[in-house]
Formats: sequence, C-alpha cells, structure tokens
Amino acid sequence: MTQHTPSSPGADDFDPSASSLAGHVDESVMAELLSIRSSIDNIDATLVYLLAERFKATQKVGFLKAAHRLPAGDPGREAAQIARLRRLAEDAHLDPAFAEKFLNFIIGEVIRHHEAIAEDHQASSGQRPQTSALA
Ligand SMILES: C=C(O[C@@H]1C=C(C(=O)O)C=C[C@H]1O)C(=O)O
Repeated sequence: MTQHTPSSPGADDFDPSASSLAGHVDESVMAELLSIRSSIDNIDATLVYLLAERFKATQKVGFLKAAHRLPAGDPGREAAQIARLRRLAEDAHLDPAFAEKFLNFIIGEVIRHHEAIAEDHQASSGQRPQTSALA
C-alpha cells in the first residue's frame, strides 16, 4: 500500500505549471503567467476553505431549523444579504450582478442541504413533512 503524506496542508499531485500553452509561448511570458497563477492558486485554495467554513455554519442552521420545524429558505434574510453583497461588490469594483448570481448559487445549495436535513429529521422522528412556507 502506498502512503500519501502531504508535505503541507493541501499539497497533492497538483502541478502548478500545467498548461496547454507550454511550448507554444515565449519562456518569459510563460514565467510571468506562472507567477500570476501562483496568486490565483492561493486565492482558489482560500475560497475552498472559506466555502467549507460557510457550509459548516449553514449545516448547523439546517439542524436548528429542522429541530424547530422552520422552513429551509428565509427570503427576507436572503434579500438583505444580497443587497449588502451588491453594495460591497460595487465598493470592491466587482460586478454586483456576478456577486448576486454567486450568492444565489450558494444559497440554492444550502437550501437543498436544509431540505435534506429536514427530511432525515422527520423520517427519524416519525413526523409528517412541513408544508407551510414563510413568504
Ligand atoms: C443559512 C440560512 O438558510 C438559508 C440560506 C442562506 C445562506 O446560505 O446565506 C440564507 C437564508 C436561508 O434561505 C439561514 O437562514 O441563515
């Protein structure tokens, strides 16, 4: 059996110099590209850790809602969050429409998780599914 012991958190078989451009562009251009990509690699790793932490928190919300038979989605909270993120995005020179789309994508996934948690909770406690939703 082969043992895999990463030398640093997140180290794996990732090749930071992997590129379809290798051999097709000037070496100095490639060097500059790889240097910029090293920042992109750090940012992407951070995004994964941030999302993992966010989902840890939203899972806790899902269990709390299931235990108290609350609806998975909270449109009032979502509207407030989206308005806030749109303002932050504008200040940060990020397209607010993209920020909204991205948050909506994540929220959609969170709501799916909450629905699954509620179903599991109802199945294990013998309760009937909750049909009412708050507007
Ligand atoms: C996490 C929650 O559940 C849902 C998911 C949200 C989110 O991912 O930010 C926000 C509101 C809810 O629709 C919550 O109610 O706080």
